[in-house]
Amino acid sequence: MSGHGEPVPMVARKGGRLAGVAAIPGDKSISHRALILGALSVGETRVTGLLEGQDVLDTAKAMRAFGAEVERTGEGAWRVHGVGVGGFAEPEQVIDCGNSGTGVRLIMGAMATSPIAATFTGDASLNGRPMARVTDPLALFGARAFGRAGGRLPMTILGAEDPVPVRYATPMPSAQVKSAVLLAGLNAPGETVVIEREATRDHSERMLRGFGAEVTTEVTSEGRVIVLKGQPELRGQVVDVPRDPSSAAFPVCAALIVEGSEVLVPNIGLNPTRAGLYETLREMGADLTYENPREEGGEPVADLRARFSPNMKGIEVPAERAASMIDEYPVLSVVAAFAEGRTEMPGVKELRVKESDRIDAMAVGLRACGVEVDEGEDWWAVEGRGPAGVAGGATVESRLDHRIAMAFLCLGLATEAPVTVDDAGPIVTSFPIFEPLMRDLGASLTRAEG
Ligand SMILES: O=C(O)C1=C[C@@H](OP(=O)(O)O)[C@@H](O)[C@H](O)C1
Ligand SMILES: C=C(OP(=O)(O)O)C(=O)O
Repeated sequence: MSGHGEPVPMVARKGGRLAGVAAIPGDKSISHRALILGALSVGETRVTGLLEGQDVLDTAKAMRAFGAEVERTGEGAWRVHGVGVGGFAEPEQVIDCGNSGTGVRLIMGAMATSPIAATFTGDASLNGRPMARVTDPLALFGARAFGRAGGRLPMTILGAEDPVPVRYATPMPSAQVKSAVLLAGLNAPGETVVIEREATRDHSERMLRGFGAEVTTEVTSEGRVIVLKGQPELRGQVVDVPRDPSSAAFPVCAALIVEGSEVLVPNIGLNPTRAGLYETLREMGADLTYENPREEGGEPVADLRARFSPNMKGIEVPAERAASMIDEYPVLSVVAAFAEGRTEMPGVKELRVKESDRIDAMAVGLRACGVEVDEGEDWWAVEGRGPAGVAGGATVESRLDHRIAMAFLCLGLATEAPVTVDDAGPIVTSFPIFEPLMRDLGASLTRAEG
């Protein structure tokens, strides 16, 4: 959906401190999975706290197209009546996943072992992203993919008539690839095995277990070996979606760089496969505390309190931490610009195939704002300006990428001159209330003339 409308230029400027409590919407990764597993279950799934961002709304629409009943019953409250494993109907229309890599890749997995065809498309960003990473393993189940050159959308998947189980080692750290294989494995007989060298977010494994599938994870010398027993009967569940740590990153990071700020962000999931940013910020010397740490729905949760931190230092972010903070590098690079010394970010090749090439998008925009950035194919580094501060004063491109838009809007709250983002429209994909939430904290965000 994003990118289909008129651009929404937005200006961020230095104002007063940021202060208050930020109620973050539901986790995007968990929201997609709740709808998809609800659709693959027998009976009713009730979801509360669902992220009502465009990415997730596109997945809800897709689940209807495959035959599930999906209904909104209140704010963040949804009801899914599933068709059961193997029960997907053939969609009558093209499935438009908008801007969402997670949506399209997980849904391709979920339908690839049913004897149906489906054609997928997306916006200009999604149609430029690589799909062979999922269609290669799905071919092992017996599914066939017909897309554009380079394995791009639009693409038709012909599901396997007679699926076989698969053993697959993911060639890149990707929860989307892992999840596509596990979802395909649901309708294959026998055991489907995914091996990942580095741990990626484990929401699919956790939720599959919650819906009644047998899924085991063992750490071996090969890495994490995840085994799913095929053809389970999944049963509808009650899912309370935790708040999204990737969205929380924006008010937290803004508070660290805007003078005098103190922001409380309650109830944030700190699943270790997602919390790498917060560990990194603390290592940089951020005044960031975890209050009231507890367990909720089997996940570690805490309230985050972030205060203005003028004495942060650049660090080398361990490459093995990359998967646990992969979506947070854009906003980390903004914080790094205000720290003293260089922040090195190795092992992040995956950033080049997100909604945009995030290393390039951030490097170009940061340089325009007076920050030095070095980059290689799978690493980048930001020279922090420390007490010298960051000039700003540029118009930067968001490139159909919500995280780039939000990262630069946070930057502009602390630069000497305002920062303009050419199109803040994509923010609706993951954080539809970003603008009012940041304004309530005191941020000066204004819509500019196009
Ligand atoms: O599985 C998921 O929900 C996601 C996995 C990550 O992508 P990759 O699996 O491509 O790394 C992440 O960037 C994306 O925002 C959400
Ligand atoms: C990479 C992201 O999402 P997706 O891959 O689902 O488009 C993101 O939200 O930062």
